[in-house]
Amino acid sequence: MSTAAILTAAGSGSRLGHLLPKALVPLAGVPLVVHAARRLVGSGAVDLLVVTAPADSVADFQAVLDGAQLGIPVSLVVGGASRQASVAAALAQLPPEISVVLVHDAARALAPSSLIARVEAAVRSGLRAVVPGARVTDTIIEVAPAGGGALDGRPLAGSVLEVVDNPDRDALRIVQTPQGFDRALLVRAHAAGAHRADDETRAATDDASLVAALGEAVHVVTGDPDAAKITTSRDLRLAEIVLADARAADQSGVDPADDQTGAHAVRHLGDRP
Ligand SMILES: Nc1ccn([C@@H]2O[C@H](COP(=O)(O)OP(=O)(O)OP(=O)(O)O)[C@@H](O)[C@H]2O)c(=O)n1
Ligand SMILES: C[C@](O)(CO)[C@H](O)COP(=O)(O)O
Repeated sequence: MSTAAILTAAGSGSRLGHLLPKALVPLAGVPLVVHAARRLVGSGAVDLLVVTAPADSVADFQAVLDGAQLGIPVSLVVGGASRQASVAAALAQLPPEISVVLVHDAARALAPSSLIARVEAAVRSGLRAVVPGARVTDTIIEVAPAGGGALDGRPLAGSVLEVVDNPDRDALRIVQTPQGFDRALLVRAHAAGAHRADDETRAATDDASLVAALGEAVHVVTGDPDAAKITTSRDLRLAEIVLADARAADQSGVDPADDQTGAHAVRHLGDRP
């Protein structure tokens, strides 16, 4: 029984606006894809790594991953038109001995090894689909075009919205990666959703929603604020703080979650409702 991690890294990073594909953008001098790969290996839960890369950057990814000397087998797969298509392409390359699959975003480069191990252990315990969920700290509203799009018979500009629901935030979670699956279930979910994969506007935004669409249960383990997705240049600057904070904690031996001084507040604030 072996575990593979599919590390999605084939996106361009248009919202980050860097010259390099997002996964090759350095954070403290190290490409995001290498940060993510090191934490996957550091979890001790991953036997094989499959990285999706943009078609025109495969050689660059190969060089970066070779240089990282990860210590487990690593293969590269050309990504598809959407994240869903990229994961499907990687799934098709897995060897037969793999029974558990973690799907993780290079864009969540600082997701800690402890989170990765937690998700994998939950799948090994018999839960066939597992996602990390982080608590929501803001009040969330559901909106729709105001007045159904018209007021007193006059059409309203599309940007005029009204609140149609105030969901209970205790029942909400932000879905992170890695997401962990029994391999056969994930393959079945991707096969059923394959018709959506090549159209970015219709493709599933994560793998667990494909499993849920089959009517199968998806379980939730506690997420981690450090697993936040790096989407914009501001996220990248915040990730520098998170990384520096984690390194300081490693050196001091103080778990940031136990720190009463406030020095590590950025790590544990996101854990509270
Ligand atoms: N066709 C795609 C699109 C995205 N991804 C990966 O899926 C993860 C989540 O995607 P996102 O953060 O949205 O990255 P990008 O698509 O690169 O960002 P943008 O939408 O800003 O271009 C990323 O690790 C990205 O590399 C992928 O493997 N294949
Ligand atoms: C998979 C994911 O990271 C879970 O939150 C997210 O859905 C990816 O979304 P994106 O639009 O591809 O960034």
